[in-house]
Amino acid sequence: MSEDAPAAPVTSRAGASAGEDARPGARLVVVHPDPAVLAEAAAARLLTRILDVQSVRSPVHVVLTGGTVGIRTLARVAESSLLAAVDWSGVHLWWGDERFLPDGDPDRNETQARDALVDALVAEHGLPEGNVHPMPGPSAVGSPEEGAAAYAAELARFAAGGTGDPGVAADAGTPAVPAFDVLLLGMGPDGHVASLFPGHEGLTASGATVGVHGSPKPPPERVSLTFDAIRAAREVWIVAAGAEKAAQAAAALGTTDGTPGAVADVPAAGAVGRSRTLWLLDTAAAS
Ligand SMILES: O=C(O)[C@H](O)[C@@H](O)[C@H](O)[C@H](O)COP(=O)(O)O
Repeated sequence: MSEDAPAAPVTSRAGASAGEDARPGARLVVVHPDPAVLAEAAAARLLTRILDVQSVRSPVHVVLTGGTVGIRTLARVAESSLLAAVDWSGVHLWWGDERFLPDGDPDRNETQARDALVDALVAEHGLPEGNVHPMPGPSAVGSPEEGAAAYAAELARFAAGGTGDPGVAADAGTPAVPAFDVLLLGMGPDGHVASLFPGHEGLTASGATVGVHGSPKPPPERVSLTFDAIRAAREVWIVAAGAEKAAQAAAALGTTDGTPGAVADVPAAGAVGRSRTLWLLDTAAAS
């Protein structure tokens, strides 16, 4: 694909190539020339992935991310003519993390995603509002922990057993979550993904979700999926742009998948999908 040039497949497991899709934990890197092309290509890739999945099963579960590239990707999805090819009534949207702020706050990841894409999908493309699963904030619950518990319960309603999903066998210890088809993550300059920050307790939290306090990225209170929930996804896609991300991207990609010590320093090292892990970078982040 010309959009992928200069694609540089990189994997922590010997022998994998960009075309392989079934090697658990294989991490592949695709480099795009700049953040605009990165967002456009990630949007096209996401729509194509949803269409591919819909040809073999339904519903499709997609996890959205906050952050600059993540929201820019959603805005590019909203502009695509492929929008009309998707059966949005069979798509569920989740979030990987949320800033613990009131409903409608412009800094909520939900608000930004709704503005960029989700509201239009509901209004014009048949996405049922009931298929939109935002993480609760202070408008609904009293603390990040309560929000995390409520979201874990919502995830459990759609867990693999409940949706008859035979494609992905749960490991012992996998929390009750859907087998997410695509889980999007941004990455911070410190290597955080979702709201799992270096050295924070949330890195080792069990269960599907965790309440976060003292986030170095404002606001300090958040709700996040845990690594166990992230790693239940079929595909994890990390989207990152900018030279300030390069060191942590290199550090994460230089580790063996999920090495505990590495995850403590570079949480992105632990973000691995069951079937595939894609790192979608711009040239600066890949430098
Ligand atoms: O709530 C958030 O802020 C996020 O979900 C967070 O994990 C984000 O994705 C990264 O910090 C990357 O954000 P940028 O792309 O803006 O650097």
